[in-house]
Amino acid sequence: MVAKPKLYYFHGRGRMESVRWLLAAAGVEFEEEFFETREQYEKLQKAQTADGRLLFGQVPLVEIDGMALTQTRAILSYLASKYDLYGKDLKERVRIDMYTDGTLDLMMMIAGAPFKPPKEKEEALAVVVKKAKTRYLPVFEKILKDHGEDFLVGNKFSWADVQLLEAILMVEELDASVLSDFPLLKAFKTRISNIPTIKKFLQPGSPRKPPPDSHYVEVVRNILQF
Ligand SMILES: N[C@@H](CCC(=O)N[C@@H](CS)C(=O)NCC(=O)O)C(=O)O
Repeated sequence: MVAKPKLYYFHGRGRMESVRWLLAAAGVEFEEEFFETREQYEKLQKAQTADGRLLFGQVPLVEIDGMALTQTRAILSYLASKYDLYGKDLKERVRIDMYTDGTLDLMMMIAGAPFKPPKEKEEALAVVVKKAKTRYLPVFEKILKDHGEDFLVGNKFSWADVQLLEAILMVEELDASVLSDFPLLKAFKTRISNIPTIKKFLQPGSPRKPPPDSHYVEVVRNILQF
């Protein structure tokens, strides 16, 4: 039996959440080990860094196919290739890269905000919502309008679709009306949410993680010591 991929990270979204989304979209079950204490994290660091597997000493770490993968984008592009969610040729692939780099930038702005002091956090989140409305969502609305297809690239479900839905839902947690001026993205959201693997991931009890709360922020701060 092939071993399930194993994910090592904190018990929250952070940089690992897109990996969870992509595996779930591909219909792949995975295991997770969560760091709750500095000791646990140091133990993994020592074990993995000693044999050179924890490149740069950072997480996310994903064990899959006999490899220890780090660097979020590298992990995601490996999974997208492996599970045929990465376009049919180089030109589709580079479009998927551009779209997913954009949505990852947007999501990282949201993920970083809870670690700021309260006033700065509110300001940062207001900036994110504004950027989502003026920079990111109009681009994706136009892409869907211009080609008139159901999916972002090549008229086929890809990593770009998975990550755009993840980003849309994250921004909606900050402003529920964010899609009001984007009718094609609204339809896109419904369509992608109804793909069976995604639908399952959106159900309660799935490995999808909730927005960060103060406990999560404290655990991460304590482990990473900042
Ligand atoms: N470019 C890396 C950045 C990874 C990163 O900064 N990970 C953080 C946790 S989210 C970490 O391990 N920090 C500890 C450190 O840098 O020593 C990626 O995208 O995976």
